[in-house]
Amino acid sequence: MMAQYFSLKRDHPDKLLFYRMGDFYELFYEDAEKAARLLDITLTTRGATAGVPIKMAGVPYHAAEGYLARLVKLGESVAIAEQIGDPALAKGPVERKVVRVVTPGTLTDAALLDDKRDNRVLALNSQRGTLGLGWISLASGEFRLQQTSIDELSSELERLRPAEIVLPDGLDIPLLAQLGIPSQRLPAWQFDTESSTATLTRHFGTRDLAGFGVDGMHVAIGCAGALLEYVKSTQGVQPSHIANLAVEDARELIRLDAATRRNLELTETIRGEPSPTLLSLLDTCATSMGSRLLAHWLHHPIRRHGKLAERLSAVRVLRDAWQGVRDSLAEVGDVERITARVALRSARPRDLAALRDSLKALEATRTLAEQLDSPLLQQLAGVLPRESDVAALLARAILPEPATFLRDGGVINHGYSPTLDELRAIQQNCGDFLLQLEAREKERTGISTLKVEYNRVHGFYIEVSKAQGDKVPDDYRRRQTLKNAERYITPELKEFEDKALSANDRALMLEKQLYEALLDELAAHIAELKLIAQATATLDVLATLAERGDTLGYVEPEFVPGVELTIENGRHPVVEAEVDRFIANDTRLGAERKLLLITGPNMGGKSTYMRQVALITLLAHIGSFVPADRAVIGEVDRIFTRIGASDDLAGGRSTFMVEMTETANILNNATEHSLVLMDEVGRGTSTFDGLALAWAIARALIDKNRAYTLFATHYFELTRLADEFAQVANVHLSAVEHKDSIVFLHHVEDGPASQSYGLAVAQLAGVPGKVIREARRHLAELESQAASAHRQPDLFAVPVAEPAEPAPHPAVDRLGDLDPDSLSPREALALLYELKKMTI
Ligand SMILES: Nc1ncnc2c1ncn2[C@@H]1O[C@H](COP(=O)(O)OP(=O)(O)OP(=O)(O)O)[C@@H](O)[C@H]1O
Repeated sequence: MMAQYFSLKRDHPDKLLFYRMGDFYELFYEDAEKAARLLDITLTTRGATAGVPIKMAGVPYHAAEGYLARLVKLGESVAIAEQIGDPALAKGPVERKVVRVVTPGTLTDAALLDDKRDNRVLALNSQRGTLGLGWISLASGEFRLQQTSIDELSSELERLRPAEIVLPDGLDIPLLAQLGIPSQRLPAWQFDTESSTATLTRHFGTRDLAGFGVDGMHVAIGCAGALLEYVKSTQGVQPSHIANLAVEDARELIRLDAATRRNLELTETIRGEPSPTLLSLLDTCATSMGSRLLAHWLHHPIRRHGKLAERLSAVRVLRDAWQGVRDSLAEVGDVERITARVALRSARPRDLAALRDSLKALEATRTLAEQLDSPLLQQLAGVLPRESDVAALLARAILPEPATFLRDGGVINHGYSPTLDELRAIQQNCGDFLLQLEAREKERTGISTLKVEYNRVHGFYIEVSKAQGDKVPDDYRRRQTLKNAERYITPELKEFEDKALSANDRALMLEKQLYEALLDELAAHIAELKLIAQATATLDVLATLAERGDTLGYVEPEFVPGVELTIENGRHPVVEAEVDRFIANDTRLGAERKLLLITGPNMGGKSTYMRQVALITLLAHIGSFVPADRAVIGEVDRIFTRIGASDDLAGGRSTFMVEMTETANILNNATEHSLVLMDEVGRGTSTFDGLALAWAIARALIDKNRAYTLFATHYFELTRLADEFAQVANVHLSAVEHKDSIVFLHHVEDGPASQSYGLAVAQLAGVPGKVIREARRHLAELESQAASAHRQPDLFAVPVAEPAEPAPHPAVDRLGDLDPDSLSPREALALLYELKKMTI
């Protein structure tokens, strides 16, 4: 047996091997130690090899799902080896085979998946600065690829949030190690474009990939092929529901970089919690398919106004009809994931019952949606089932409430198979027969307490109490002795038992066959079921947006061509839900007014104001109504944020370094259609450095990028930019100082803030009075010195000229100082590293 174990383990060295033995999955050696540690199960030993006891740990097979879920959550992959031979016929150990590999990214079992989140496995590769990506969501059948620049990696990971990453041996991407996403290395040749093309064409049954629009995407095709092979190798069956490969067209979407996705707290707070976020506020979806699609939409705002108009008109119509639509959707299960399990032949009886009930419920949804006057809703209604053949088939085939597991029987409906009905009738008649037998035997023996019963271990028996033992007739054979009773069998009962048990076994076997045949029949409907699932999810999200818009008092945004962003009485959707009274604020940006310099006290609401503008813009671009009285929005291509600095300690970057990296990204990529939020750039370094940088960055945004910019700052000197540039406007968050305290009004007003309230805010925060008094004294001194000296270093007093000659790079200085002859080889190598570092 151990030889068999080793041969299976050899093919899965980096996975835990669940080795089926009777009612348990056993793990051996290091696997056993690891599982014992991770799952807190007992580590024992069994037998020995070469005199050393074999470490072993096991989990009962009926509870395996829970253990698998925990292991996968911890990033482990598990290979499951089942007994496939018949133990009665086997000479040596019964034959076993790895039937499935469970990995974090290829889960499909309902029990192991988060029903509100897509579970994706992502393959990536990088060649000469080109990033290839391919991803599959096995639980839905989505299969996409994309090719872009390696600089987009962190944004793409933040957007796709894969549960597992597959990449070629030898590719070194430090970011992945920091993120801690479980990853799987495959031989690099699997990412080869040619062999991948062959894999893909074989799977899709096409001659080439021409129909998929993937021309020239060599790196991404390599990823897609490698990924498909990997996914297949984990499943043990053909994932026939992966029926299409689509290129994600980034030009259709508003691009959000990784920092923006995090800063705007779309689906996760900055601390990594699920609430309060934009998703947690909006997600009142009736189905988990809807919840997942809504999360997807929030990360994929679309640019095309035409498509947005379709969604918005559907939401508008649904404002009066969401209740009915959502009530009907409440009856609908996770059709998308059930369909995937049908395709992978792992659908459970209750999955099929849920599919049947869902399709039935969707007939009512269709009727409702058909009556709604919106082209998009009409189109969705057209996809929903009218009189579903699949529902009818399932209604005939599956019992109204089937058993959880097929192995227990009680799954196939009455009337579906005459043979099954007959076998069941035999079992049914058992009850009558046993009652008759009991009555007859009582009379024959005169034992009034005699009972005829059944248990799984001993089968049928007649139980007689010890006290009555002397009345037992000769033809009774003892089966089992208990403390106060004896159990017997008679020839008649034995004959009956054989018949009943064989009927039961045959019925179970037949149910299994019928179930498999039913899955075959359903396989023909997978494409149709996937479309139904998508339409249901879309309808659910649209109805949810209508409900949210209605409940939360949102208004329909208007889209216009060109450059404009006008918001009247805008609100921050999430903060609004958290505070007692939210102060709404206006925003006006356009070709003539492109940068708002926002000043005001700490805690005054600057960050909230900036984020609300971004969130309103984003909501409008998913087709949602927005928290404002009016919103007119022009063309937007990207949203950038540089908000709140966080140390990227794991990445070895200081707060200031993170800040400048993000700023560089903005300056290099923002266009006149980009929305840029800049919160206190420059505060991470010395005052003058910071001020100088902030000033130069603001100028570049106005002059070069010409992006829609909200620029919050504490540097009052910057407010003078408005004198220099007509496109700059000053606004401030108002506050009033009352005695020694400060009251924030959170209201945005024109003009710069009249003063800084730093000391008042510090006092509010509980900084000791003595410190505040000292700070006040020192401030007064500084101010009077500045006033008398008349020589306050003023960045704007002198026209800033380009430096005549760029200062030499520090690496050049370092080289100049160096005497090569005095260096040891080791020092020379260290210096080389140092120089390299200086150039990064
Ligand atoms: N418009 C508003 N209406 C009501 N409350 C608000 C509003 N804006 C902000 N607040 C409240 O004020 C708090 C502070 O806001 P915010 O973080 O935006 O201030 P800030 O000016 O960016 O501060 P800092 O400069 O310290 O980062 C928020 O958590 C919120 O509770």
